[in-house]
Amino acid sequence: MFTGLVEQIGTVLEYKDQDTSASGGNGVSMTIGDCASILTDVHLGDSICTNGVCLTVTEFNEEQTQFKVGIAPETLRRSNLGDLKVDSKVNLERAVNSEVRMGGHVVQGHVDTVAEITKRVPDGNAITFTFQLRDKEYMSYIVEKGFIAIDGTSLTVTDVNYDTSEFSIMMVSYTQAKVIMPSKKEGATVNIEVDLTGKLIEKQIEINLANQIENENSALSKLISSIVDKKLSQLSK
Ligand SMILES: Cc1cc2nc3c(=O)[nH]c(=O)nc-3n(C[C@H](O)[C@H](O)[C@H](O)CO)c2cc1C
Ligand SMILES: Nc1c(NC[C@H](O)[C@H](O)[C@H](O)CO)[nH]c(=O)[nH]c1=O
Repeated sequence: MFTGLVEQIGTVLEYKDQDTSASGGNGVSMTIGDCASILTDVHLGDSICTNGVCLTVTEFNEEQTQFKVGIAPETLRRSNLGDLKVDSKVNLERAVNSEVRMGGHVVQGHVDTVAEITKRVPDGNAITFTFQLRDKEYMSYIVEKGFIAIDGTSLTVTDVNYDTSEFSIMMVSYTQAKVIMPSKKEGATVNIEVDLTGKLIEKQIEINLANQIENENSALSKLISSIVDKKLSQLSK
């Protein structure tokens, strides 16, 4: 679990499409450097949120300045990690420990989909970014003033347009200096994780409604019966 407060911007040192070493797992792997500050207490198997994607450390060097991760096919389908190249910058955050303040929101590191930057407009010392989702169905979990993780950065949604599947955020100057988004232009893509709360509520309502319809003594079944009875008695008059 993460907070969406990016700790460090790292640099991709190596990107291999087929890494046959033990730490590469015979698949895609990536080595990230410029991140000694977050590797002081690193262990193999640790989770590091990289541009919003929870990844597992499979190797790190003795000096603890760089780490390697494997990238699974599902991750490549869901996120834009496949577009990274040597020298690409990435947002990094270690998993939370018991001493972390929850300054952002609960970020799982499970990217849902990608979005394209459709507008980037300066607003005083802030920048307003507007995005369009690739998979429109995730719009139902995006609400004004709600949380969203974009490339792993916890941000507040400032505007939503359900007709065009677009939403906006405002980035203050402090954040601009700490994350990679200001370096991205219109047309570039970002990784999106919608807030888990909306998904959980939707699923609970779905399960509850299905259970109530199955049970003829439930409040919902009784309500439907009483409406149908009323209509039938009106029609029979
Ligand atoms: C604890 C944890 C560790 C993960 N480690 C990896 C990993 O090393 N490589 C990977 O491709 N996906 C990994 N994933 C899945 C990855 O975050 C997910 O496929 C993307 O976020 C897309 O939803 C991990 C997920 C969790 C929860
Ligand atoms: N919620 C917003 C933030 N939050 C802070 C950033 O998440 C943080 O500065 C960054 O992750 C670096 O640690 N910042 C904004 O600019 N706008 C928001 O709505």
